[in-house]
Amino acid sequence: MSYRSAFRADLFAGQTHLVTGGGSGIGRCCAHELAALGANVVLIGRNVERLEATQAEIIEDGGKASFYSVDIRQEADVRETVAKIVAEHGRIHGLVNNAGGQFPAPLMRISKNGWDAVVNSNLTGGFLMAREVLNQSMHEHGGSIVNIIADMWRGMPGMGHSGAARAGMLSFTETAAVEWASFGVRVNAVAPGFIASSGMDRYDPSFAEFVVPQMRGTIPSSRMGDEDEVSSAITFFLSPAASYTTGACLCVDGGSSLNTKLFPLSDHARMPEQKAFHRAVKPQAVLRTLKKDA
Ligand SMILES: CCCCCCCCC/C=C/C(=O)SCCNC(=O)CCNC(=O)[C@H](O)C(C)(C)COP(=O)(O)OP(=O)(O)OC[C@H]1O[C@@H](n2cnc3c(N)ncnc32)[C@H](O)[C@@H]1OP(=O)(O)O
Ligand SMILES: NC(=O)C1=CN([C@@H]2O[C@H](COP(=O)(O)OP(=O)(O)OC[C@H]3O[C@@H](n4cnc5c(N)ncnc54)[C@H](OP(=O)(O)O)[C@@H]3O)[C@@H](O)[C@H]2O)C=CC1
Repeated sequence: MSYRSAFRADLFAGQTHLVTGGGSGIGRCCAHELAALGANVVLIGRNVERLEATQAEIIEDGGKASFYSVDIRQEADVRETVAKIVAEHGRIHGLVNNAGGQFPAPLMRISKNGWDAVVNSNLTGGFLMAREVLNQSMHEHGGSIVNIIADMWRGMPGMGHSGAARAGMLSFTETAAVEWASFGVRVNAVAPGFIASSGMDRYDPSFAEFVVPQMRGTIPSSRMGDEDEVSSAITFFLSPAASYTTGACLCVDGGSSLNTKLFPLSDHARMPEQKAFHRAVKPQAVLRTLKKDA
C-alpha cells in the first residue's frame, strides 16, 4: 500500500466509506487514505474516466474500491445509488461529502442558473447524500458524516454563491449532528483554506496569476495546504478518535481564517528567520507517493 497515513493501518478494516468527488483532488487523496486504512471505498462523481482511474490506482495499491457515476444534485439518482451501494456492500459506515466547486464571479454578475448550479452542488447535493445515507443505512447502525466546506467565515468575496452554500452546509452539519445523535451518527465539517489540489487547475491561469500573490500574503503559514492535510482531518472525524465529537468544524487553512485584513501578513513584514521556519514546517508529503492527475 503506497499511501503513508498517520493513522493505524487497520483502522477501517471491514468498513464501507463513500467519498463524493472521489475521482480528483482532495476526494481522490482521501479515498487513497481510507483504502490504505482497510476501508472498502465507494467513489462518487460525474466523470467516469477520473473515477475509473482512481479506482484502478487504489486496486493496484492493494485496496478495495468501486465507483458510481452520479450527479449529486439529482435526487432520484442519489436515492437509487445509495440503494445500490447498500444492496452491494451492506452497512455504510462513513460518508465524505466532498463533491463541489464554484466559479469566480462578483455577486452582481452571477445569473440565477449560475447561483443555482453552485448552491445545488455545495449545499443541496450534500444534504441529499447525507439524508439518503442516513435513511437507508446509518439510522440502523450509526456512522460518521464529514462535510467539506470552505473558508467563508467573513463572506467569500468573488465566490459569494459558494460562501452562502458553505455557510448553509455548516448550519446543516450542526442541525444534523443534533437530530441524528440518537442514531449514533456523528456529523462534522472540515473547512479547507487554500489547498494546492488538482481542483485549482480548473481556474483560468490569468485568474491564478492575479489571486495567488495576493493570497500568499494572507496565510499565516505562508504556503498553500496539501490534499493530504485535508484528508487526515477527514480521517480523524471518521475514526473512533472523534467518537465524542459531533457538530464540530475543523479549519485546515494554515491560520488564514484568523488573519486580520487590517494588518495582512506579507513577505516584507516577516523576519528572515521566520521565512526559514515556514519553509521547513511541512511534514512528510504523503501525496508525493501517489500518481498525479494527468
Ligand atoms: C489557482 C488559484 C485560485 C484561487 C481561488 C481561491 C479558491 C477558493 C477556495 C476554493 C477552491 C476550490 O473549491 S477548488 C475546486 C474547484 N473545482 C471546481 O470548481 C469543480 C467543480 N465545478 C463545477 O462543476 C462548476 O464550476 C459548477 C458551476 C459548480 C457546476 O457546473 P455545471 O456543469 O452545473 O454548470 P453549467 O451547466 O456549465 O452552468 C450553470 C450556470 O453556471 C454558469 N457558469 C458556469 N461556469 C461559469 C463561469 N466560469 N463563469 C460564469 N458563469 C458560469 C453558466 O453560465 C450557467 O448559467 P447561465 O449561463 O445563466 O445558464
Ligand atoms: N482546493 C481548495 O483550495 C478548496 C477546496 N474546497 C472544496 O473541497 C472539495 C474538493 O475540492 P478539490 O479537490 O480541490 O477540487 P476538485 O475539482 O478536484 O474536486 C471536486 C470534485 O467534486 C466532483 N463534483 C463536483 N460537482 C459534482 C456533482 N454535481 N456531482 C458529483 N460530483 C461532483 C467533481 O467530479 P466530477 O466533475 O467528475 O463530477 C470533483 O471530483 C470541493 O467541494 C471544493 O470546493 C474548499 C475549499 C478550498
